[in-house]
Amino acid sequence: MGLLQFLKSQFLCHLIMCYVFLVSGLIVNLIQICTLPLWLVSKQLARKINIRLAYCIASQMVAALEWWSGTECTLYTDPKSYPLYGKENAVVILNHSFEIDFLCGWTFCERFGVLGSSKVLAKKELAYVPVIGWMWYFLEIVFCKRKWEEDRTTVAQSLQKLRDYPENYWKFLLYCEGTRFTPKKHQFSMQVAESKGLPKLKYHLLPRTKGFYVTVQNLRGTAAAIYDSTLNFRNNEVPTLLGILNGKKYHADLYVRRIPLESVPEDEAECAAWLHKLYQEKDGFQEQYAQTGRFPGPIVSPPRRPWSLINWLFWSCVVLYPLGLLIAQLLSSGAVLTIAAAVVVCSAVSMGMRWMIGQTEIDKSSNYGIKATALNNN
Ligand SMILES: CC/C=C\C/C=C\C/C=C\C/C=C\C/C=C\C/C=C\CCC(=O)SCCNC(=O)CCNC(=O)[C@H](O)C(C)(C)COP(=O)(O)OP(=O)(O)OC[C@H]1O[C@@H](n2cnc3c(N)ncnc32)[C@H](O)[C@@H]1OP(=O)(O)O
Ligand SMILES: CCCCCCCCCCCCCCCC(=O)OC[C@@H](O)COP(=O)(O)O
Repeated sequence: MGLLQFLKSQFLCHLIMCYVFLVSGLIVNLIQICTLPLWLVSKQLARKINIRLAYCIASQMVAALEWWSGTECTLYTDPKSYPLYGKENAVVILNHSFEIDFLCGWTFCERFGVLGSSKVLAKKELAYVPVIGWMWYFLEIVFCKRKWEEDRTTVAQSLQKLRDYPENYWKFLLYCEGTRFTPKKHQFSMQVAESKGLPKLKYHLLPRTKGFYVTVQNLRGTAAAIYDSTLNFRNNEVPTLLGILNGKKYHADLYVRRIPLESVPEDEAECAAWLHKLYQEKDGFQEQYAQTGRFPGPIVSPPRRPWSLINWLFWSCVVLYPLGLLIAQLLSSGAVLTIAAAVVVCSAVSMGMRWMIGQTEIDKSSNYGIKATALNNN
């Protein structure tokens, strides 16, 4: 292990990175709150400012992936579609099997210049995660409770609001599986597939079709295309956010197919059947990846950009300088009680950050997709 790799694996480095993320994130959240009155005067200006503020937070995690861990991201796609990425609004459909799949999604958004404005249909619980969840509130992220009776109106209303979103084309990410892949959830969801007479999937959970239908219906005329995206990692790696913090390098492969939105049927049942067929195709792509180690189509990889790193260095300077002064003052004062209080604050911060990282861990995944089916079966 080289010196750099050794340093990257040290807890102190992780503590510093988490401190920078947390403190700069809270500063950004505070500035976001200050933009509230602006929404009354100029909604579009408030949105533009919030896009850039969100970039300050999200790009730190992207920098950790691209620059700290050196993870490589390869894109397989049709070269004719490639020039359109980042230049049109699109609904992205992604498999939900990896703890850092959202981060790889963010990385591609960063490379196409739409990170700050990227959107997602997220479970409501994530709205309460400090920094990220609070930032999402100002980005008009669409939240769902995964209870259709409650979501049917709120999701549609939130999507309608996105129709006049200004510049900086957005990508709206939809994990149609609704939850992360686990063998148990897969088993349950395949029982549902069987009961509906649908072919079984090997690498995906059965997609939930209602959110997809409502998204397509509400974004017709605003989003130009569906980006059907299938993600996997080389050498059967199981990537984690802690691995990224430890400086572990992964290699992500993403296969993107651009499908014009008009080709999605308008009728609800046909739209659901279309999505099921799409997932059967995605399953085929994963099978090909398992067999050959690659997705179909040529590789057209966008390079990483320096902005995420520059942003990270900027915020590090902003928040580490006062911390350095404070620590120096504390040590020189020699006040045992104050030093003890600082140690307690540090421990609380690291526990808080560990909880946030825990949100990405599949081991701590919700029961969604197990409970509902179990109840249906009773
Ligand atoms: C060029 C660039 C390309 C690519 C870049 C890639 C990506 C980047 C883009 C953007 C990045 C932006 C942000 C990313 C950052 C962070 C994101 C991180 C995480 C957030 C993600 C989440 O939170 S995922 C969880 C929330 N999202 C969803 O759930 C979406 C999918 N769900 C739905 O659509 C649902 O329909 C619903 C939520 C709207 C409602 O759910 P509900 O459960 O109430 O109803 P359903 O109708 O879905 O369910 C009932 C029907 O389902 C059947 N059933 C029952 N059990 C199961 C089961 N186990 N599996 C499958 N189906 C089941 C049941 O029988 C019912 O069937 P019906 O026939 O009656 O419909
Ligand atoms: C510089 C880096 C510093 C590290 C900072 C760590 C901050 C952690 C931010 C937490 C972001 C949370 C995003 C989690 C996304 C996610 O993957 O959610 C899961 C849901 O889809 C499905 O949930 P489930 O039903 O439980 O599978």
